[in-house]
Amino acid sequence: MGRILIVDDEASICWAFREFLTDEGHEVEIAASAEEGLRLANGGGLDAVVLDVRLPGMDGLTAMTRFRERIGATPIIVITAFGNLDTAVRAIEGGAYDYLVKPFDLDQAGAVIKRALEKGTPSKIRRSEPEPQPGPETLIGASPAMQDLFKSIALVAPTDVPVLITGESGTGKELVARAIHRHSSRHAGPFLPVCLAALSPNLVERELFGHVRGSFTGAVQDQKGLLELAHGGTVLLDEVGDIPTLLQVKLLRAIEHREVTPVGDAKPRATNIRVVAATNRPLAELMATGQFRDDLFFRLSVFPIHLPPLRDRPDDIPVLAEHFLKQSRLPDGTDGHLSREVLAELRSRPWPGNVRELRNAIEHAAIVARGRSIRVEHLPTSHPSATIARPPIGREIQEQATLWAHQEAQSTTGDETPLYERFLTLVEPPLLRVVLERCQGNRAAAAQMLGMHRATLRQRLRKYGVE
Ligand SMILES: Nc1ncnc2c1ncn2[C@@H]1O[C@H](COP(=O)(O)OP(=O)(O)OP(=O)(O)O)[C@@H](O)[C@H]1O
Repeated sequence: MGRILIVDDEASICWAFREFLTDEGHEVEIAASAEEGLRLANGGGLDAVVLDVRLPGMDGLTAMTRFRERIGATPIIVITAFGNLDTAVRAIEGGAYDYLVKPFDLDQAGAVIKRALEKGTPSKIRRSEPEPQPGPETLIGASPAMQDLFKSIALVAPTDVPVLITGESGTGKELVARAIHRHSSRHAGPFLPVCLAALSPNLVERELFGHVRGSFTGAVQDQKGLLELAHGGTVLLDEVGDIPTLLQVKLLRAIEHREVTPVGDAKPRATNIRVVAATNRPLAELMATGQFRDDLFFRLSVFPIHLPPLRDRPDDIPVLAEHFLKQSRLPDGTDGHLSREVLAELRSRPWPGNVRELRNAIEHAAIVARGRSIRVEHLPTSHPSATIARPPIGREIQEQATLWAHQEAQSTTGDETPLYERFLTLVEPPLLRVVLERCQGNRAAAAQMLGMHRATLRQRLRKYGVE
C-alpha cells in the first residue's frame, strides 16, 4: 500500500481517485495545482504522483522536473486531456512512468498505479525541446488509436529496437518511421528510406549493401550501400515483404551483427543502424507461403505498430482535414476551418487511399475554392468503397490455402479423410456451382469449360450434392 499524491484541478477526478484508491488501501493526498503539489511533495514520503498536464499556473510537464528534484525516482503518472506526440514524448522523456489519456476508467488508472508502485520509474531522463508548429512531418490524430500510437512512438523511439509498422497504403507508415527517428538519440544521424518494391531484385543487394569496384560490369568504383550510409541513423525498409528471399539472411546478419558485406567484398564492415520496416502486406501470410523467413520476421517485429485504415478511425478525419487545409497555403478570406457539411461529407467517405487520399482531396478543394470557403462541391468525386485496395484474389487464395495446409498438417483431430480429398471438398463445390450457373445448368458445356470429362463432372456433383 502506498501514499499517492493526485495533482488535478478537476475536483470530480480528485474525488473519484480518492474514493477508489482509499478503497484499495492507499493513502491519498490531493492538490489542485502544481505549486500546491510541490509543496506537499516537500514533506517527502510519497510513493507515486498522478499529475495532470493542464493545470492553472504551472503546467504538469513543466512541473515534472521540479517534482523530480523533490521525489527522486518516485513514479509519476501523467494525465492528459488530449494527446499529441509532443505531449507523449515529453511525458515519457521527463521520466513519467506512464500516462493516461482522458477519459479513462478508474480500473485502468488503478492498474497503472499498481504497476508503478511495484516497479518504480525507469531511470533514463532526458529533456526534449517542445515540437515546433505543426508542419508536413507532424503526425496528427485525435482517435484512441492515434493516442495509442503516440504513446508507442514515445516509448520505442529512445530504444534501439527494430520496429515493424504495418498498415494499408497511405495510413502514415513512413511518417511514423520519421517520428521514431526524430525522437531517438539518433536524430542527428541520417534517416534513409528505401522502397524495396521499387527496386529490381538484383539491384536490392547493391542498394542495401553496396559494392566494390570490379564486382560487376560497370562497377568502376566502390559504392557504399544504404545500410552503411545510414551509420549512426535509421533505415526505413519500406515494403519489406518484397525483399528477395536470398537476401533475407544477409539482412538478418546485418541487423544482428551490425555489419554489412558489400557485393564483391569478402570482409564485413561495421555499421551502427536502427532498422524500421514497413509493409502493407501481412508478413505472417508471406511466411506461411515461404516468401518471408520466420527468423527475419521475429527480428524485425520486436516492436510492432499497426496503423488502422482511416475509415476505422473517423475521429481523425476533421483534425487531419483542417491540418492539410492549413498546410496548403491557405488563401486570405478563410479561417482555416471546414464547414459542418464538408466535415460530414468527409466523414462519410470510405477513403480507400487513406490519409494520402484525404490530403489530396483537401488540396484539390482548396485550389478549386480559389480563396473562398471550401464547399462540398469543391471536393473531388468520391470513389466507391469497392475500390478499397485488396490483394489480387489469386494470391489471397494461395495464402489462405497455405495457412489451411499448415494447420491441417499439424492437426491431431484424427480425421481419416485424406488431406487432398479434404482440400478438394473445400474448393471444388464453389467452382462447380459457379461454372454450372454460368452455363445455365448445361452439364456438357460446364464440363467443357472445366476441362473435365462429363462422367467425372456428374460423379463430383453427386458427391457434393450440387444441383
Ligand atoms: N497521422 C497523420 N498526420 C498527418 N499526415 C499524415 C498522417 N498520416 C499520413 N499522413 C500523410 O499522408 C501521406 C501518406 O503518408 P505515408 O507516406 O507516411 O503513408 P504510407 O503508409 O507510408 O504509404 P505507402 O504504404 O503507400 O508508402 C503523407 O503525405 C503523410 O504526410
